[in-house]
Amino acid sequence: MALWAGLGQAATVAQLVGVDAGGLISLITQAALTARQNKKACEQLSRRVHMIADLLPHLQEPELMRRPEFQRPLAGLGDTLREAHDLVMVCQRKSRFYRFFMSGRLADKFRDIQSRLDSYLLVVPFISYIALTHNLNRICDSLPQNHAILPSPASTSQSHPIHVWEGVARFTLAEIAAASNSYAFFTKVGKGTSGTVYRGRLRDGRDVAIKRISKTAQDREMVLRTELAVVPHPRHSHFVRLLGWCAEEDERLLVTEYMSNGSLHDHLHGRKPPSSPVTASWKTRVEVLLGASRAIKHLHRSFVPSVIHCNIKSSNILLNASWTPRLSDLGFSVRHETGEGEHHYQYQLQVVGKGGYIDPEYCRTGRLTPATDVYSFGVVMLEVLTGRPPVITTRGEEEQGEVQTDLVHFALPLIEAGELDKVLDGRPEPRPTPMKIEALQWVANTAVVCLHRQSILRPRISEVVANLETALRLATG
Ligand SMILES: Nc1ncnc2c1ncn2[C@@H]1O[C@H](COP(=O)(O)OP(=O)(O)OP(=O)(O)O)[C@@H](O)[C@H]1O
Repeated sequence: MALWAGLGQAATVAQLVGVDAGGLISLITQAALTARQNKKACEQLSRRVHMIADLLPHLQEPELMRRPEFQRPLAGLGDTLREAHDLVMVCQRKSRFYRFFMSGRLADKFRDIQSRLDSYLLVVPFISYIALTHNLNRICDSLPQNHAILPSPASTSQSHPIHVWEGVARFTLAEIAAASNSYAFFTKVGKGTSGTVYRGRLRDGRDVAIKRISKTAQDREMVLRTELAVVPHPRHSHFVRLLGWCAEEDERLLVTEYMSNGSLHDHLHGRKPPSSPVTASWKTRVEVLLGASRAIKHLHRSFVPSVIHCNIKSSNILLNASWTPRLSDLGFSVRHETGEGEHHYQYQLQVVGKGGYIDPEYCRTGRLTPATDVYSFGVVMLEVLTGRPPVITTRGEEEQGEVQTDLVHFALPLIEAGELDKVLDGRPEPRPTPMKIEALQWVANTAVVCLHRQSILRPRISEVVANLETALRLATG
């Protein structure tokens, strides 16, 4: 029985609970099977004990489990398990005396132990969630800035032919060099994990962004191939259009339309002037969210199998000259394998996304679903509402140095407590009208459900789009 074996090895669980939980749970289950009295109550008890057994292996972080705040809620679990065991053992007896004198007392005892087990059932996932968050923060802290660990398709072989879509041109290295002044420093517009982006001009006069995929980037072939494989419908207005590519010598380059107004990230947290409509207007902010959510919906709903973007963040929501938002960076996206015959690509998954945006359930289970994008988009919604980055850095007490807090942990409890006003960004309008407040409340409520830690309880992206449409109507009114 793998479960019991796993628990047997869990020294930290045994230390925590003060008994050999695995052994005791096993005994309770066996005794419940052979109980002669109160058979039904014994089975119920055994079911609860089983559920606890399923949860305990999640509490195996020795460093965390030594802390009193983790130990306190579990105090007494060992005793409760022992009592549960004694109780089912009593039910092995079958005497008339026992039936006559004990049945009332036993019923009370069953109720008492079951309610105690229920309280542990509530508390164990909560502790495991805190432990997970702690671990995630540690992982994110240890990643280099702007680092994303990426999924890699099984077919990254260079011999695999690249399918080229109509309207996506193959450029020569000479054409790219001419367009970007040979990657002159003054044409550089940004840098990400996978490469550097330059501004260029094609011979026909079109302004373009040229992404030079770094020679040291992990999976550089994959980034190129995925961008070329997942081409959204050219008429879909909420994607940065891919215009071409180049794979010559040891260079791998992507050419996209140039977005002259930078990224949502720039306007919320960075270099853009406060007069930008994204910084200054709630309506524009909601429009940007709506446009981005429609792009995600296109990936989730219009492709078969659907596409998961895997890198939703405010720096991948770009703005063109007329402030229309466009989603970029499809190089890390994956096909959602939903069933037999539906997968066109087989991916070996590693952690995707970036600190502060990563779906905790994905981190824990490794399962990628469209809800992974929904979670990251929930973080973007919080950024838009609060004007704060996904990881907030503050100066702590003297000896503490800098302290980092996840935006989700900072903003979510206040929003859930009905105190949205305490977290709203003060830059757009110091005193929003009641209609605007209502609009922002729609956005905030939508963010809350998108950030549910269980992916199954998050909305689909189409529901997010519908809510943002309502929010925009209110913000416009
Ligand atoms: N088409 C474009 N037009 C204008 N600027 C762009 C364009 N594409 C990217 N940029 C700028 O270049 C920066 C780097 O983009 P890139 O996609 O390489 O990395 P990123 O999305 O910021 O991070 P990562 O690749 O690590 O997820 C962006 O933040 C953006 O400011």
